[in-house]
Amino acid sequence: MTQQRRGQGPLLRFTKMHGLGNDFMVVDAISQQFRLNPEMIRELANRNFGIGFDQLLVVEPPGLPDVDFRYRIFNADGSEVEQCGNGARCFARFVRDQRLTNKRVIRVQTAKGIIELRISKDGQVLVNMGVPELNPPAIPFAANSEKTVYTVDVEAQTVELSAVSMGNPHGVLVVEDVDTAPVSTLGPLLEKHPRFPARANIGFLQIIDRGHARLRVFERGSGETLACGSGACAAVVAGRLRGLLDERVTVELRGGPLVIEWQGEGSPVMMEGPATTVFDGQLRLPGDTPPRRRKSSRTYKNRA
Ligand SMILES: N[C@@H](CCC[C@H](N)C(=O)O)C(=O)O
Repeated sequence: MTQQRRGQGPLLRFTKMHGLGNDFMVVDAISQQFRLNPEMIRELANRNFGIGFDQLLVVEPPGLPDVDFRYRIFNADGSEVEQCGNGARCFARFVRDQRLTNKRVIRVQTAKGIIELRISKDGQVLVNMGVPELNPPAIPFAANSEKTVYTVDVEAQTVELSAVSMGNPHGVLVVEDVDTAPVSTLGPLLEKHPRFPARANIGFLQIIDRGHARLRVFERGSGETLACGSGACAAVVAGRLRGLLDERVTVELRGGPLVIEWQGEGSPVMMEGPATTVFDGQLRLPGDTPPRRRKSSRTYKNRA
């Protein structure tokens, strides 16, 4: 990895946050101007040479009426994505703590639509994650017709998985025990499987009883994380469609529990959980020489 020269560019204020150990660098792009490209994001995400995070969250002014903010999400590999459940809760807490709003119900524009965040008095955040998408081309997932369970050939084996979009693509496998599930081997193979043309987050779901489950997620663009909010929503949708779970489920992730509620097809998925601030910081970005343009690299520039 090439390390960028530091100490010449503008100072960037950021906040380090996490939702059940899924950690974020959160940046206010309303009151400061900066440029980040995928290579810089990868460097900042690096846990040894950078700040270290699973996702970068960027808070922008809204581009639509009746919306409070625009929310952009970048994985540790620099790719921009559509949805992040744990990030949405941290986003809500960040805009309140930074006094960017005093509302308790916040409407946020994401790359896949509008989500609503509700901050309760005890600091928990309730997120309306929207209606899950099960139609294969919209996920996107390659299949001739919509099914609850698909068989997928991966190397020498065949696995069964459900495919769900929560704004971002998920594959969900039901396993006996998450502790012994092949997360680190099957996870990366399925993340990049040709049947998921936009790659996917891969969840390994263990059913404890109809109201309790355990989950580990190998995230697209970040690897296994301690928790994945959209993954927990997708897992409950998959578990409900397979007739294994009730409407309200506590999902135990490696970093702690989330409560997920889904009334069934056509209804939005509700997610409730904590959002934690770790520290505020500032760093000097590399000098103002614009990053070398590469064919595949997109430059992030805020619109403020
Ligand atoms: N950690 C997130 C999901 C972040 C995006 C994901 N890796 C993707 O590429 O879709 C969550 O809490 O939902």
